[in-house]
Amino acid sequence: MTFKPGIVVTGASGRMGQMLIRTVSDSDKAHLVGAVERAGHSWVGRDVGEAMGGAPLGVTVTDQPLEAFAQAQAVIDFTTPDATLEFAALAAQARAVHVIGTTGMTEAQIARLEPAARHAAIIRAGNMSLGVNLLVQLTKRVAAALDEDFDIEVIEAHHRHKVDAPSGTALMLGEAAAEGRGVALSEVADRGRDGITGARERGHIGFSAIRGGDIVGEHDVLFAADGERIVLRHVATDRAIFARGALKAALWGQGQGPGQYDMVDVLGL
Ligand SMILES: NC(=O)C1=CN([C@@H]2O[C@H](COP(=O)(O)OP(=O)(O)OC[C@H]3O[C@@H](n4cnc5c(N)ncnc54)[C@H](O)[C@@H]3O)[C@@H](O)[C@H]2O)C=CC1
Ligand SMILES: O=C(O)C1=N[C@H](C(=O)O)C[C@H](O)C1
Repeated sequence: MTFKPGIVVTGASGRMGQMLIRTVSDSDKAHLVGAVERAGHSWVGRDVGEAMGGAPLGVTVTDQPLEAFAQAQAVIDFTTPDATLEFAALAAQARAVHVIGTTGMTEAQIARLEPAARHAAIIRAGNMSLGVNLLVQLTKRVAAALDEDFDIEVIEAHHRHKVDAPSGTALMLGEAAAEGRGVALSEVADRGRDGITGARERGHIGFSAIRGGDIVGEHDVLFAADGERIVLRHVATDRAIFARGALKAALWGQGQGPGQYDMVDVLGL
């Protein structure tokens, strides 16, 4: 019989949490062993399937992450930066693979994952979909092929509830463009233009964010020169693409030693 890793989903009631619960419980390659929510949340103590408005799944939502992680081979975590830092330490203690989809982490917060990654595999990406990770590779190639006559702008659109900007995906695309050009993104990023900004600086990479309605996630990388434009675009219409990628990462992580990985490693791109 093939071994099926046990998976805990954190942020179980969230937009991604619910999608992940469905994806893991429908999978024949893994099984759901835990669902974590923050203390005081109305779902704590309830069966997660029933809380989602469906049939019981035999998993009670808990606010005790370490107890849940101790039963699991992987934790899939799409929550907040503070919660993710707490979960990284606990997943490392439980020697469980930690798949992190949470965005909006600062450089200082990302650096704080390092001690946990000495004990368990951490797989982190601002976007877990195959399409976006392919777009990242294409962006790097196009940026490397074009000179600074082409202005690079990353434009993203998301639903009205999103709390961080630029999106994690936009930052991945910006990093890829900067890498293709052989520059550090921190040196050339233009984030949040407003007022008399002055003319666009040659070689800079701009970011713009749109927020509204129920947009799942749309990303354009624009290369604009005099007389022509190239646009690389990804449009997400269903959060299932992120959940499928996260589950793939949790399964792939079973064969890995401690360390930090991303979806390029998982997908072999
Ligand atoms: N990497 C990727 O492919 C994707 C990443 N995301 C990111 O995932 C994150 C979550 O997105 P959504 O699901 O839309 O947000 P959401 O707000 O719907 O869900 C977050 C959930 O985390 C829970 N939570 C917060 N603190 C917690 C704690 N200490 N313990 C347990 N649960 C806690 C909240 O109660 C909530 O249910 C965001 O950072 C978003 O940008 C979203 C989609 C795809
Ligand atoms: O918050 C979201 O919804 C999404 N967040 C990720 C991001 O910040 O790029 C991925 C996806 O675009 C949806």
